Amino acid sequence: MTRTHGSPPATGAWRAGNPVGRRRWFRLPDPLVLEAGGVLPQVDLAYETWGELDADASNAVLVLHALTGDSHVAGPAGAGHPSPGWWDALVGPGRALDTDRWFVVAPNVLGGCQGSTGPATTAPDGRPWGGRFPAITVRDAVEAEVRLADSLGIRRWAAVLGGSFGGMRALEWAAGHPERVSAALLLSCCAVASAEQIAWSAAQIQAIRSDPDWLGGHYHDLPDGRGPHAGLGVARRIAHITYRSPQELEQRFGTEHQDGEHPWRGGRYAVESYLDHHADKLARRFDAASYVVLAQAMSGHDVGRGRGGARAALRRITARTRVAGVDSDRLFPLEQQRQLAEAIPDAEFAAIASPHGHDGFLIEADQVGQLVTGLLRGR
Ligand SMILES: CC(=O)SCCNC(=O)CCNC(=O)[C@H](O)C(C)(C)COP(=O)(O)OP(=O)(O)OC[C@H]1O[C@@H](n2cnc3c(N)ncnc32)[C@H](O)[C@@H]1OP(=O)(O)O
Ligand SMILES: N[C@@H](CCO)C(=O)O
Repeated sequence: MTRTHGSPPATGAWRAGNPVGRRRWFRLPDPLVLEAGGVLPQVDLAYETWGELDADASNAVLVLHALTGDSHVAGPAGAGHPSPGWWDALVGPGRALDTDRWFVVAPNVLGGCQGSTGPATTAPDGRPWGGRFPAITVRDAVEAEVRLADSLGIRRWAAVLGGSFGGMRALEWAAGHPERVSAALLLSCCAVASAEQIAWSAAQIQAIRSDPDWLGGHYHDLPDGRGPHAGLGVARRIAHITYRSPQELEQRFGTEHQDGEHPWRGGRYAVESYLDHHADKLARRFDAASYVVLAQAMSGHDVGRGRGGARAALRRITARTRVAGVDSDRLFPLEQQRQLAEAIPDAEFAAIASPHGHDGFLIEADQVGQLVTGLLRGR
């Protein structure tokens, strides 16, 4: 199976800050001290930008991706990107994030596998980090993004937007660095990971660790691209079920068999084939160890840690805030976003109507676009 760890080449033509299309890499000037203990001696963040930063750096918008997303928010597939941008409809001239007006910045998260430092990248001893990659938190990821903002000369974001894991980071920006965030759109996220969210992730992590090619996370230099791809596929199957609503799965697939197959004769249900497809797609483009590191970061999400609890942390937010979720989301139920909106001073709440469940924040671009437009209009 061909796989893309997506990291920048450790040697050769690549240099920090070298533009590759619109994608660039930023090397943090100092080691990153981590919340859970430990230090990452060298951190690179891959990021993409659209539009131009204005003279007083007041038009910058930060867009933060979900668990298996990346910096490629907009634009076609190609140049290292397996798919078109995941919010392509939202970014560009005349779109909600109008690039004639806004300077849009999207980093690949710390610990990720699409260009930023993560388990698949090379450690100081010249070998992949693999299973030695330290535990990171949502707060660590944001600290790395703070250094990126500093390097770009952005003292204050006009807006920070994100969904799911990206929403957790947007929230952490707003609560941890209130003086640097003018407006925030928090989509399909929560203040503190719930027991059920942790449980779903635990099952996914266990699926990866049960793969015989996991090897404690030390598989990146195995020959022929071997690795725990089957385990990652099982993790994606579990996750993908939670990303969609039961009603949608019922309506789309019901008890249908996959074309030409019969479950009694070794064949598959259509919904089974659909999950196989998503598992296979992810295993081809994502690194299993990154998945584990990032899923654990999501499970550890607690905006109130060390801040006197979630309510106290949310009261620190000064950004003009909109909180929204998807009405059919069973993973991050709407009630979590309602609670966030109630606890954040003057926050507005909105429900996105969609049959698609959690993935609705990626799919319902028109409704998300209206939320973005409304947020930026109040600038
Ligand atoms: C999209 C990327 O991979 S870019 C990287 C960044 N990505 C992200 O941040 C999000 C990751 N992606 C996702 O979460 C999801 O793929 C979404 C939300 C984008 C997809 O949403 P939707 O557009 O509703 O797609 P849906 O879940 O219906 O899946 C469609 C795919 O299932 C396939 N499919 C549908 N039915 C079946 C079936 N019975 N058997 C096999 N495959 C099936 C379709 O052929 C289609 O394949 P394709 O995506 O390779 O073209
Ligand atoms: N489908 C999204 C959902 C996670 O929130 C992803 O893969 O990142």
